[in-house]
Amino acid sequence: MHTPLTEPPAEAGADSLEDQKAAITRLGHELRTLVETTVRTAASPDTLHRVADGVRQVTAQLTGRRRARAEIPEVDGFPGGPRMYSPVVGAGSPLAPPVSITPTDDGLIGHCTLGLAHEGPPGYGHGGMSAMLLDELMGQACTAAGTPGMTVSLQMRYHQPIPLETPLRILGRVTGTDNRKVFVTGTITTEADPSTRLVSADGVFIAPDPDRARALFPGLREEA
Ligand SMILES: CCCCCCCCCCCC(=O)SCCNC(=O)CCNC(=O)[C@H](O)C(C)(C)COP(=O)(O)OP(=O)(O)OC[C@H]1O[C@@H](n2cnc3c(N)ncnc32)[C@H](O)[C@@H]1OP(=O)(O)O
Repeated sequence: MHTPLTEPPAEAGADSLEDQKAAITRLGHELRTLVETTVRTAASPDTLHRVADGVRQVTAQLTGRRRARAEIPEVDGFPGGPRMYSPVVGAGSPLAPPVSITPTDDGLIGHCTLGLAHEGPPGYGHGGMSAMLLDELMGQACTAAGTPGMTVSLQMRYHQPIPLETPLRILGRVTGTDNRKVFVTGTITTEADPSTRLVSADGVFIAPDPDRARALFPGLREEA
């Protein structure tokens, strides 16, 4: 890509952060493949034991410093930046579908496909997964609207089961605010039929006051 001469020099460490994100993303992808393969396999007990031994050896290779409980990873921005290990959007999380998010005129739209690892009823998504997808999209819609908040209420409505292995569309939209309260709606549909709601939700999110936010999130950077 052409780099204009006027572009400021990259910040120190930016390249290594990008390398770190790329490696995290790659490992996340491989782990998700392992998780999905694990829940689908009909391998024999001998094979499962052998694989379990191998996985234990692989896990032991992740040595060195471990992230503390409330530490915000260097590769993340919070609130409003990337969350590499989020169980919903994190490219590095084996738990995440992961959801990719783009802004719309009045909210956010998320895209993902659930696998058998996210199954509830046979062939369909777990209801808790739907709540997690909507909670995240609706929470991020608050942040995108300039009022980051935490969920205090999430009213779910399950209209039809969510098919697995089918591209999904998740919408999150702020409908109003009242002081620190933010009112948000969300829906899940398939990409193929965005007019048929499979799951919908209404939520209330609350922006903690700054002192409370600092107490809850000691790793929060001052500029955030
Ligand atoms: C830095 C940003 C990070 C943003 C972080 C973004 C991450 C997104 C992640 C996805 C979303 C999540 O999973 S979030 C994780 C799940 N949620 C949580 O763990 C939240 C747990 N709840 C809490 O910690 C607390 O409730 C807080 C901090 C959110 C708010 O406490 P508070 O600041 O003391 O607020 P409080 O005075 O009680 O209430 C403020 C107003 O809201 C009203 N209110 C309280 N509860 C409700 C309710 N269920 N439904 C309606 N209204 C309610 C009160 O009546 C009051 O109205 P009035 O008297 O003013 O009229």
